[in-house]
Amino acid sequence: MKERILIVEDQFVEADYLSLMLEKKGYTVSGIARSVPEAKELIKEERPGFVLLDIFLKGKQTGIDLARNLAENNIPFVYLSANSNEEVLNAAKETQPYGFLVKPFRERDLFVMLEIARYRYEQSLESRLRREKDLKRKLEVLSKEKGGWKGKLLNMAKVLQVYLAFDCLAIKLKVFKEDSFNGFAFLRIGYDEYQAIGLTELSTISGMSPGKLKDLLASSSADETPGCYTGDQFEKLSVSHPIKQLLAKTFDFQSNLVIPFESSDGFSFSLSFFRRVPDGFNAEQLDWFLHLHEPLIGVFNSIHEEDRRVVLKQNEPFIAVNEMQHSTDFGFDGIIGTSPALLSVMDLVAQIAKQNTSVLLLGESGTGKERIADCIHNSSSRKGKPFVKINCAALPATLIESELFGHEKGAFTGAHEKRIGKFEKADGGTIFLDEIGEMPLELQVKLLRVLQEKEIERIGGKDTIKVDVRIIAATNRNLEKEVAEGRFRLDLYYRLNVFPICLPALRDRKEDIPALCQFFINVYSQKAGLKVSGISDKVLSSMNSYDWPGNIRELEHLIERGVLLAKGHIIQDLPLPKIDKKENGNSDEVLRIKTIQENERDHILSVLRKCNGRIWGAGAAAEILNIPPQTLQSRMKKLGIKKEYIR
Ligand SMILES: Nc1ncnc2c1ncn2[C@@H]1O[C@H](COP(=O)(O)OP(=O)(O)OP(=O)(O)O)[C@@H](O)[C@H]1O
Repeated sequence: MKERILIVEDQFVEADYLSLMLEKKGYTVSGIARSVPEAKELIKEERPGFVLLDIFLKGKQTGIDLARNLAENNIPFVYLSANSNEEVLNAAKETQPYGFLVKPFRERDLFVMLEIARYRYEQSLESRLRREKDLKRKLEVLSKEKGGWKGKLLNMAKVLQVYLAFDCLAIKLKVFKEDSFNGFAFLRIGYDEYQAIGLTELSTISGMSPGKLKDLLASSSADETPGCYTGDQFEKLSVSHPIKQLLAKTFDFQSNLVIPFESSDGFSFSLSFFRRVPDGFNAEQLDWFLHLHEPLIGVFNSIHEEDRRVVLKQNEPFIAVNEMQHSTDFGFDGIIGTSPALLSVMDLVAQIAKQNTSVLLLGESGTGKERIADCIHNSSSRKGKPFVKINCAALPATLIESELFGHEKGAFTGAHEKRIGKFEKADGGTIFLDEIGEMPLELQVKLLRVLQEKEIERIGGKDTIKVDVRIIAATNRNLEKEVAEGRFRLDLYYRLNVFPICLPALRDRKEDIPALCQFFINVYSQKAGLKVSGISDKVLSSMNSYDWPGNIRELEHLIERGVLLAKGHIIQDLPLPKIDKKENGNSDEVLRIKTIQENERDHILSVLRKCNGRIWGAGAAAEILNIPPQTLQSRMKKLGIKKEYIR
């Protein structure tokens, strides 16, 4: 059955035309509203299944204001808007619409968009229910587990992390009504690692004496009502809550989600989640957590009363970091870093890996998209089945179709044999479509069909072939811009964008640079049989002020070179590519990075210098570069490297 649709549009002609189009296709139009108050009235009278929402309306309030209300009421909506300025479009995007139609649009665009919006809505509902059931089950298992309260609460934090990303979970407890609350926190320090923050730790980290901290705790009101505090609201809350203010200042927290619980015997506790971003939580998450009342109380009730009393007596740190378990069933091997930006990515991967949903990986070149695609496949039930990668940018447009879907013998000139395409090869497993933004428009339609109908057709073939393939796509392009400029199909974009994961640029997670350096030093020094084991502080600090346009790949190559050229155990010198800061018309900084050839020339020259110009033999340049000596000689000729430059 088709949904009842509410049209919120202030232009009479457009609204009537829309209504006609929808009814012709069998939809029921539940009403037309010209302003936000009118829309709210109509929604109250009869809840629509979908809302088509213009941004600029009659009156002061805009469609974006109404969207927030719709999201809270879980009513899906699609924006209809003429091109607006970027600020408005960004604000609209933040309300997480199920679709966006740019006016003027064709009838066909409207219905495709409605289909996609419905699909996305169903997916999100289904996944919400599935996730809720999943979490309830895990919490129930946890409450039945034997063992002390330490492990139990830590495991609870780990279980919750997958469903609600947080940087810190503060837990407050009291056994009887007349007791005062006692609290501690789990601070996240790695994907699966937490540091327990008790009174002593907080005192050490914040520099405040334990006595003063106790006073602060006593003067802070208990979290008695559930709430979601973001941005300014969090700042206001902190003012009346000195202990939160201290936590915020010490750990840079900027948002807070609070859920208090009380069990019938007077035992009460509250969970207070913190994040380092101002918009870390939303009302939907709060609502979701309130559904988990029972199983969460179950976990706390399963802590023995004796144990509860022990908990409350603690003033000392009661969980030593080295007691923590580091178990994870996720294949994050070789993914280095513990920055909050990377941990958020890992959380999303952990959430989605086990589902069959398509994933869209976004991020600059070299940020690790392919690595993350590997992790998703290896942590899914498709592990052990084929994982087929295809780079859409590396193939000529004429070949991609046959690469993806295969061809029959004689399908075109040169098709001497039947060929199985990548989709068929990936049956039962995962296909990774790298650089999806480069896919030619005409092929995008075919890809959409595979996604919708889960079947392919070989070129020149008559039959359709069913395939069961999970799709992971990646791009370093701004797909929305590609859509706006007509190079990428809107319907395919919405179909792929069901679960986007955005990989942070290295410049936005510089705290991971030391660990990444160490990791690559170990890899390359082992590979080259060298004893390089570290990097000097001076080099690290110059790396910190560099912008890393090539991200982790660039860092990896630099370290490889640094290891080969190191004069001792420590890399003391690592010239970073020169970046000329020039003024352009907009006074933006323009980066000039060395070309690949310039880098290659530098690299070969420095290896040759290290070997005193020796090309042949053990420990000579060709061996270090891992290429045949003849190839090295021809590269030197091509790059204009002469013997006299070497010494
Ligand atoms: N977190 C990480 N820890 C360690 N190595 C990483 C990490 N992320 C990426 N790498 C390494 O950095 C290099 C680049 O990663 P990858 O090829 O996955 O990037 P990409 O985003 O897919 O790049 P492109 O868009 O150019 O295809 C690879 O050698 C990869 O192994």
